Formats: sequence, C-alpha cells, structure tokens
Amino acid sequence: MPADFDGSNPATRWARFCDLLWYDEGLGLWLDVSRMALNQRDIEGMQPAFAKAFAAMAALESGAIANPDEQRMVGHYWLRTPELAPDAETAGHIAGEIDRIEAFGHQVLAGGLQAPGGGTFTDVLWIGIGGSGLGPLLVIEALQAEGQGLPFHFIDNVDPQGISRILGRLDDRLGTTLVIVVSKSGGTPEPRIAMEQVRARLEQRGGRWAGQAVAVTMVGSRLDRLAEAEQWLARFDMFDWVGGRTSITSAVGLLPAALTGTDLRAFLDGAAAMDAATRAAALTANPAALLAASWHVAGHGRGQRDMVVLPYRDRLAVFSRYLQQLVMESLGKKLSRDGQVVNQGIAVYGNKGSTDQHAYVQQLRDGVDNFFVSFIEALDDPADIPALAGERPGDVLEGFLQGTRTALMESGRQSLTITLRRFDARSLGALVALFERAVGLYAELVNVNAYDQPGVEAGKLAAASILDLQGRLEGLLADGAPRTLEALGQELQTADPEPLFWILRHLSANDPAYRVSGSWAEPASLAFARV
Ligand SMILES: O=P(O)(O)OC[C@H]1O[C@](O)(CO)[C@@H](O)[C@@H]1O
Repeated sequence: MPADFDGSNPATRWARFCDLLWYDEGLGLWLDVSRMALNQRDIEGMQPAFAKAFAAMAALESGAIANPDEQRMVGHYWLRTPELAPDAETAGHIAGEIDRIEAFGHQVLAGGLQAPGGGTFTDVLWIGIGGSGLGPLLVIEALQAEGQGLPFHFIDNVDPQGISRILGRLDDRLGTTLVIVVSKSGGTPEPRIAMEQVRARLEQRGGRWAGQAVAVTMVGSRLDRLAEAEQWLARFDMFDWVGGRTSITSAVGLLPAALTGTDLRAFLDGAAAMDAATRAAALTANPAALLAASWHVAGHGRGQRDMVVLPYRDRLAVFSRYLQQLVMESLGKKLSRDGQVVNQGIAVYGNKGSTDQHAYVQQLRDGVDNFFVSFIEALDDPADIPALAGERPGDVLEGFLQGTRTALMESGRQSLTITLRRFDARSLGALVALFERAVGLYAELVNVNAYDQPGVEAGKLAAASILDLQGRLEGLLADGAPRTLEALGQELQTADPEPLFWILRHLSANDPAYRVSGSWAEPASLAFARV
C-alpha cells in the first residue's frame, strides 16, 4: 500500500516510489507516479469507476459504437493487432495495407518507382493538418536516421508565407518530389487549398502531378475520388473507424516510416505490446490507468492542472504538440455523454528538457501551482558522444532531470516520469499507445466522448461564413464607389461591421486597387473603394 504523497520524508518517499513504480521488462519502460497526489484512498475510491472504464475499453476494442455522435466504431487498436478487428475482412484489409505501405516504401527508396520525368524521387512533401500532419511529423522527427531515406517537408497550414517557403525550398526539385496529400475526410479546406498551390507550382516547373501524387484518405472521399479519377501514383486507406489524432499507426504514420527506412513493424509491435499491457484490469497493474488516475486526482477530475510535457530527448520535442491534439481534442468537451454541461479537458504544453529549465520552469517551481509535469527520458546515450573533461552530456542531462524533479517536489509541485530503456521505433510505438489508452480511460472517468470534435465545427462554419461575406463584399465594391463600413453593413444586411473591417484591412494590405480614406485608428471614419 503506497504511503500518502508527501515530499518531505525521504523514507516515505522511497517506500512510495517502490510501491507505485510500474515496470515492464519486454517494453523496457518504467512509469513512476509517486510524485503525483495519488493516494491509497484515491486508488480504492476509483476502483468502481475504473472497473467500468476497463469494461468500456474492452467493448470499444471489440467493435462497439464508441463514438455515438458520429455512429462510428473506434478501432485504432486493431491497426497494430489486426486479428482483434471485428471481422476477418477488416483484419485482412489492415494487414494488406501495412504490406502495401512497406512495399511502396521499398520501391520508392530502391528506385523501382521513379519520378515521371525519370530519376529517383529526391524529396517528400507531406500535406495534411491536425492528426494528418502531427503524427507524421513526430515519426520523422523522432525516428528518421540522419541521411536515411527521403528528406521530408511539411505543409500543415494554409499560411501563404509557409507554403511559399516550402515551395521555394523545393523549387527545382519539385519534379522529383513525391507529394503525399493526407486528409481522412478528404474535404478539409486547408490541405485542399495547399494541394492546389503545390500542384500549380509543380506543373509550372514541368512536374507531372498524377505521377507524383499520393492520397491517404477514406475510400470514397472527395480526395479519394479525385485521386482515382486522375490515377495518382498511389492511394492508401484511412479507415472510417480511425480518428485523425489516433491515426499514427495507420498509413498516416507508417508511410513516413516506410519512406525513411524506419522499422515500421517495430513501431507497430511496440504499440501492440503496450496495448496488451494496458488491458490489465487492475488500476495499479495498468500504466495507462495509473496515468489517468494521476491526472484525475491532480486536476480534481476537472482539468484544474495542466499537463506540462518535458521529454529529455531532442527528438521528442514535437511530442508535446502531438499530445496536445490527442489529449485536448479528445477530452476538451462542453457536454458529457449524458448531455450535461461539463466543460472538461486538460491543457497540454511543453517542449523539452533541460532546455525549458532555462525558460518557463522558473514559473513551474515558484509560480502558480496549476500543472503537473510529465517527464520522459530514455537511458540509451549514443556512443559517439564521450565524456570530455569529465563531463558526459548524457549524465548531465539525467542530472538536470532529477534536479528539476526534486526542485519541483520541494515546492510541492506534482510530476510523473516515464523512462524508456532505449529510444527507438518500438518504444515510440509504446509511448503513443500508452497515452492513447490513458486518454480513453480518463474520458470514461469524466464521462465524455473522446472520439468526436464538435467544437472544431463551430470555427469551420464561422470561417465559411466569413469567406462568403468577403465574396459578397468584393462584389459590392466592384462598382468603384467608396463606402463606409456602416454603409457596407447596411447594403450587405449585416448588423456587425467588425468582420467587414477585418476583411477590408486584409484585402487592402494585399491589393493596391483598394483605396482607403479615414483613420485606421478610428474604424468608423474609414471608407473603402476598389478602383
Ligand atoms: O484528416 P482530415 O479529415 O483533413 O482532418 C484533419 C484534422 O481536422 C480535425 O478533423 C479537426 O477539424 C482533426 O480531428 C483532424 O485530425
């Protein structure tokens, strides 16, 4: 039985550490939650809720409609253990896609599949947003060995400057760039618009789009239909029952692995092994349950403490962004599954240690106590970085981690630590699967649907109505007559002149045909004309 959380007594601390430490030899992974406020009373009190959560996860894995809003099954666990899928056809399809991805990677890297103008592909340009961009970025940043496979470039936004920068970087290599367009729904505006920009530039530079383009999307989506009609180089399936934020073990994460010569089977194997470990139906024997319980106690089941992710490994710097989507899009919900307003969620941020010690860790130690830290470390230091003048970088890094952990404890701040024996494709798969399951369990504890994202729709709809308003506004100003915002509002029958101000400020910054009179500091004085 673990002693209660109390940083002041080394003997109690040690006993608590030993009692709560979770370790799995096969996974080579330790989880220490002894410095979270998770006490025996909490563990006992949460047993019934966890019994229900474990049952819900078992039902989800066996194909229940776990996402009722979208009437969808939730099957990311099947991606690494296809035989778990509810029917043999689905299992065969998953396994077949993995084989195809692997073969495609080999063909591209070995030059069996060439750019349309001849020669091997030189680069990959990946276009996708949210889960269609973050998982691949994590795979590349975390796992691509220096100089191995193709260099990757990402467009994960519709920022024209960002698109311009990437196109400028690729420029004369556009004809030998493999362009992978990723959108589960196949209709998300940002990647679609970015794709059109890339396509236009690539064709200007003599490339042949269909021979260089690959689609990753749901069968039958708008993107899939386009890729099929134009006979793109390849199409890979993004299954209906996999959400963007849990798609890293689908083609979304496997294709980047295949195109960089990374061991995608090891990645899947690590995730499968962690899935097996996190099926344990006992709170203290299950690392994902230990995480979920610790988060719950720390934030009083209301998300009142933020999750600060501090990996002590540069290659994992992007992991906090990855977790940000996984945790916040899954748990950040207004309504419970019973329709009650709950405004749930856990805020996630972070970068990497020890770098952040010289940035925001000051506040963590001394400022507002509204967080818990998730330290992540790997024990394997590369052999080519030796001790110099008695200083070995790996030892210093470990010392800084322990130092920060201690300093936080001394000021009563909570932290947990995940330690990987080795950092590789297998352990990254395990790490991802650990958090996926913890998020699923936590969602059960707070009774929210972890698999929908209704809040995102509000912003998408509002953006669409702004673009519609802009179209009507431009139509009105085409006659060349100057108008104030108030007059424009009246003619366009909108009671709110503010969006008109924003649209015209942007238009006039980019199009010299727009003439502006009045003062920008006094929006009501402004008049606009298109001459
Ligand atoms: O892959 P898609 O369908 O383009 O969606 C991209 C992202 O947009 C969201 O649907 C939110 O709008 C995320 O859940 C998803 O990862």
